[in-house]
Amino acid sequence: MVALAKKITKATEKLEAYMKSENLPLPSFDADAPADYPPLPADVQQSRQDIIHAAKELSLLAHGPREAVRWGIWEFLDVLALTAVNHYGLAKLVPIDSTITLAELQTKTPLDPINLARLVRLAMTNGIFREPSPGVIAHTSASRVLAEDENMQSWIGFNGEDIFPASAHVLQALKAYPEATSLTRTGFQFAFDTVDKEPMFATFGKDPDRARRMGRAMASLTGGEGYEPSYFVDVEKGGYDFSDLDAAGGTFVDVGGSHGFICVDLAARYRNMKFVVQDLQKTVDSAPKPLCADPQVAERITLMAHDFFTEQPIKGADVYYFRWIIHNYSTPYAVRILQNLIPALKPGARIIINDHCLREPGQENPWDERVMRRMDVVMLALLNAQERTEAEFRELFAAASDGFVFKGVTRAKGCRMSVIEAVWQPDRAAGAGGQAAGAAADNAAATAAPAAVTEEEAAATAAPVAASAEPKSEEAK
Ligand SMILES: C[S@@+](CC[C@H](N)C(=O)[O-])C[C@H]1O[C@@H](n2cnc3c(N)ncnc32)[C@H](O)[C@@H]1O
Repeated sequence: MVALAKKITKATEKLEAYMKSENLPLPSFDADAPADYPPLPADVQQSRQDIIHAAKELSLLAHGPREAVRWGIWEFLDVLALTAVNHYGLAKLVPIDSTITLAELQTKTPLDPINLARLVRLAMTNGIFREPSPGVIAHTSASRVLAEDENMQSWIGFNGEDIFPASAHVLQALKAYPEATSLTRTGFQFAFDTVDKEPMFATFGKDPDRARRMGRAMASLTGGEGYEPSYFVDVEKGGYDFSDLDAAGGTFVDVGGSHGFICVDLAARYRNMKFVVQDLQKTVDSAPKPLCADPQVAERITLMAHDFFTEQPIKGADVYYFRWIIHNYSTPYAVRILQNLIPALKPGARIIINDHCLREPGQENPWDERVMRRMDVVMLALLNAQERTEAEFRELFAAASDGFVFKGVTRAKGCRMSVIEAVWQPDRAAGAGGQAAGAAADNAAATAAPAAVTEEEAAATAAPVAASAEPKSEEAK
């Protein structure tokens, strides 16, 4: 424990020394403290990570195993309190620079005094609000974020009111359908009484407020540390180098690309390449026109409606790119998406997946490991989908067709997302010589048969997703 405490001291001294040397405000619970760290040099960022991890370990040791487990399970009550604070908009009702009594706050909400007080006071144990004198509430730096950051409000709402109930029903779903591949038999459907009726996206498609909340929540997530598009676009940050394709005036297809913000960034950097952004009709219809102000960029990007559960219509492109797509699907669906490319692929075409790629346990820095493992379980709760390891991506491509030659996984430093790449070599596909698609279909029949994707399911998955994607795209503007 002392070793951990020393590690924390050393790392904290380094972090503070850096902040002071740069004249940056020090972290604090005060309402006017900064909500975020600025980008830090790698070694200082490492110190910050060390503090987080060592402090957690020290806390667990100080609790002792039995007490840590006993009370660890109660974290869902913290989620409940935060969800309630967010749901009733309490943070927006507390003045930023002064205080409010609980009695007055109560007059502004439908909550009765007892429930208001107990939920707020539980939230306080996690640094959300403070009570400078009995019955008087003031902001902390965290509650101020809840008051001012709309995407964060959506993030809390989506997590607390959609993912939390879905998670609570995962065991029920697993007991009933242990294979856990169907989009209509997840914890989400058990929570919201839609088992075998519709996938989550269809439910959201019927409820624009809920869809918008999810879209904004995604914007909050992907606007956070480690997910910036620049990690893919900027070669200087370890991004993918498309210089060869640019020189040849190649074509890049962003499948499920929303409103094309990745292509806009790429087209600004590469001035010869052409881009096609594919998404569902509804998303295409809601895209800004033109996609961006620079005509040289906008005129090289075509937005088109395409359902990736049908055959790829852009033949002979150089790259087919999937960002935050494949992790939304269990293997039978993901195999189907890859196979739908095959009739369009020319030899040497690259398939690039931009998703999390799980490393062996303990290989990740502990913060990222926790985020990714949690995300993996979120995918289970909502979609029976999953984050994948390198081996699982390799198997996914192999299940789709032998013609996909797996190239490996790369990841820019500081980024949580990986670039997973395969190249199409039709001569490697079983029954090559114009038979690639057929061979792939046979291959898939063998691998995906146990949990085949029905047309009905695929259709139900597809159409309404656009609604949920729109707000995300709006944020991306
Ligand atoms: C999680 S978002 C990812 C968007 C974008 N690639 C990104 O990186 O932010 C999933 C996207 O897939 C689109 N989508 C869902 N089902 C689809 C389908 N069957 N065909 C085409 N696009 C689909 C959604 O509309 C949405 O834009």
